[in-house]
Amino acid sequence: MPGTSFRTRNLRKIYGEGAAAVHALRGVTLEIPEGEIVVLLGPSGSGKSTLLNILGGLDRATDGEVWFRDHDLATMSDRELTRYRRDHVGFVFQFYNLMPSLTAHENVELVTEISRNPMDPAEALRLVGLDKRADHFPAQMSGGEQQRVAIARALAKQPDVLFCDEPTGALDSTTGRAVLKVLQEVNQNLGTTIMIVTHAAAQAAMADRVIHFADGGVREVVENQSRLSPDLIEW
Ligand SMILES: Nc1ncnc2c1ncn2[C@@H]1O[C@H](COP(=O)(O)OP(=O)(O)OP(=O)(O)O)[C@@H](O)[C@H]1O
Repeated sequence: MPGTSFRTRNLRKIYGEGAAAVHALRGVTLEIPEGEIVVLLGPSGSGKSTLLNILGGLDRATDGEVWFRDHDLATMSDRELTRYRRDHVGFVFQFYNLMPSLTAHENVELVTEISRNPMDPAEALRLVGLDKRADHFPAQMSGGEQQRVAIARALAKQPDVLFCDEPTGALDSTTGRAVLKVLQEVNQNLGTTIMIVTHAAAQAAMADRVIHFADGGVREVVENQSRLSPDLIEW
């Protein structure tokens, strides 16, 4: 039996105060097993990114419990939260945020220099199929290739969990499929737990677990009996 990666109980997040307060999470209770691909779907503003940011230690909840394995994220000091982020999680965002003046290899290396147990940057680029592009600069690469460099950068510190917030949001569907394929291979070959926020509902077919969000809460969790290869997904 796989262990539990994340557990939340009655998680709440309120941005701002008084009349201007925004209730982004209204009591989220969830369990995410280790090693799964989890897709989060839901309307704009329903709280998906807020949840991802709290699980990833980028933000704190207002109230409720949030655990990564046996680490209580809610009571961690800022220093401990920084260490948690550094040692356990990787992020991939819609826009790749690569350093334009550095090559693909150097962009990945930047992270490995500050990691506890890094992968060789060349190996990380090989995993995303870009070993031949290591010396190219971001401007010399397509959007999909740049996103794969961003995935290599996130992977290079060997995270237990990869958080992907709209990883295909800026890509056409063919290129997006190649990016999702890389994520699926990472999950299969390295056992990394992967959480993907997306607006493309069809992408749910590649997941083990699909979390439907609405109005700051979980409306439904669906466990897929089988996962589809991203090659077969249309959006
Ligand atoms: N830093 C912030 N300050 C104030 N309000 C915020 C902040 N971040 C998010 N919100 C609000 O919290 C709610 C949830 O936002 P969140 O970004 O989590 O939703 P989402 O489901 O990820 O949306 P999208 O699909 O558009 O990215 C929204 O009403 C949003 O406006």
